[in-house]
Amino acid sequence: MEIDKAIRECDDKRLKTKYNNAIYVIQRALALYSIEEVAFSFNGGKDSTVLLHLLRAGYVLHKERQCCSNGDLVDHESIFPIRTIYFESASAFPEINSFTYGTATTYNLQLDIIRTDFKSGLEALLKAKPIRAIFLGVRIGDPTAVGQEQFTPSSPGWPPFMRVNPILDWSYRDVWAFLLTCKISYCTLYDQGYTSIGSIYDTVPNSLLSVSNPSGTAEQFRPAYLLSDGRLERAGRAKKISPSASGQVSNGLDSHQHSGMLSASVIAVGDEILSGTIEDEIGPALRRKLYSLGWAVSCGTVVKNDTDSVADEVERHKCASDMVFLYGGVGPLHSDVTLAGVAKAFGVRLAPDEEFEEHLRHLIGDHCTGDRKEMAHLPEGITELLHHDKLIVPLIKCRNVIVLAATNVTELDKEWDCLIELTRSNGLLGSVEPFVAKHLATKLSDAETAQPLSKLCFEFPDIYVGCHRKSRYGPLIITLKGKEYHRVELAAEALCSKFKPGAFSELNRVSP
Ligand SMILES: Cc1cc2nc3c(=O)[nH]c(=O)nc-3n(C[C@H](O)[C@H](O)[C@H](O)COP(=O)(O)O)c2cc1C
Ligand SMILES: Nc1ncnc2c1ncn2[C@@H]1O[C@H](COP(=O)(O)OP(=O)(O)OP(=O)(O)O)[C@@H](O)[C@H]1O
Ligand SMILES: [Mg+2]
Repeated sequence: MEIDKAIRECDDKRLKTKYNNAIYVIQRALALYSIEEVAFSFNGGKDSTVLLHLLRAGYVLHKERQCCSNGDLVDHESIFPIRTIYFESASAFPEINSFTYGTATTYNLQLDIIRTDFKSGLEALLKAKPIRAIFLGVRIGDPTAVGQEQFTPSSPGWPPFMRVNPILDWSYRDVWAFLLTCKISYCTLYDQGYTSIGSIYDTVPNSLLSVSNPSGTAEQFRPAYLLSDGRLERAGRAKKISPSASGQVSNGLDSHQHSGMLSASVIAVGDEILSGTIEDEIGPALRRKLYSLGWAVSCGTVVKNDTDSVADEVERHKCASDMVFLYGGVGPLHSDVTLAGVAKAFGVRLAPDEEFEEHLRHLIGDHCTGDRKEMAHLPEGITELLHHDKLIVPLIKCRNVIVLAATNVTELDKEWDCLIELTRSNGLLGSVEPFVAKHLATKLSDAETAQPLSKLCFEFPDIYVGCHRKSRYGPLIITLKGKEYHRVELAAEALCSKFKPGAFSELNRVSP
């Protein structure tokens, strides 16, 4: 097999290791699933081109193993038997389409062309075929790789299949070393300065490969394999980050501050909290702290220790709230996926951070090497470490998301105090007017109070009117909350004037 031979004969040790590991993953998959149960997701890009040739080599090696044990001869000329799927889109580059179709002909690929979106296309495919595992050319630097392993089940909400990522740990340099060493032909766009290819609408040649040209001639680009820093392979891809998340505002706050109202979301990560095995004390304490600062807390949720669940929740709140607080799921354990979820929500990868690792060494000690290193991976390009003398490990801030390491209220108090001190200088937790509130208790029935309370909401749109009971037959407690004391007083008077004198009693005086 020409690929296997080229690698064995080359003297690039790193490439040999990467190749062997990828072949191992492919062979594991081919041992676990029958050939009808696997598929290869091919799109003519450089990563999937690498994967195609690894699969060709891996399949032959797998067959050789099988035939050896049966005493049969291997038929090297047989067609590539792994079902190949291509999601063709109207916005694909014509060069990508022609390369994909040309390659399918050259290597006798059984190409299934799907013209719907990924999810519904896969749903239909899995209904029609017995596919259980799909090979993908996803690499650790891709935004979609966050939280993935070499074998990762499809995400919740997707049809069920195993994602098999044989080149997950390959770098940009490894990809090009493989393509060039094995003299594999690739899509012509890579010779014109394209380094990662999406759609015609979001992809241009990588400006880092631009060659200075005499005026008047079209801009020229060097080939993709000459890009020296592979971390910049996506520099030619338009970023799909929402405007508020990509804003330059370093403290992460948006225009709500001008209206005097800032809102925060508080997200706990923990299966044990969800199942009720442990009681969440941090969430209520944190929400009280935010409230006492004058922040509106728009949500307090609990999610599973699962990268996609964290990512979905952060994604939902990072634009809707001025600040998002996360706690739980931070550490070296398998269930500590909070930072991976944050990275995924922002479409960046987790990358090693030496500075953070140094802090962890103080905290955990040198004996915990492997996991400590894992823990020192932070969302790349969006992480700021907030240092304070009193904290052994700095707080982690990713744009407007703050990840707290606290595991109990005492630790939260300490982290919070440090955060407040730090924010005095940079305005991170933007100072807003604190809330003032009045609590009125009444024995009136819900039917008697319902309409006047609705009317009060219209009359005082700046005042929050809340109701709760401590027991079904106990008094109804009405909370009037706002930013201006005299408006809260006026709302209370207006409410009392709608009923007989003495219908309400004040529970306590104005509280912050
Ligand atoms: C075969 C296949 C399986 C996929 N499985 C998942 C999945 O389980 N979960 C997920 O969030 N995205 C999945 N995706 C979508 C990719 O993560 C990613 O969104 C896609 O490659 C598009 O990238 P783009 O938006 O940069 O074009 C899958 C895509 C393909 C082709
Ligand atoms: N339209 C598609 N059809 C089939 N598979 C796809 C499609 N888009 C993405 N994939 C799968 O997802 C993988 C990752 O896509 P990605 O765009 O990161 O890599 P690539 O296209 O192979 O290379 P490049 O980064 O240069 O664009 C692909 O290798 C392929 O397995
Ligand atoms: Mg691509």
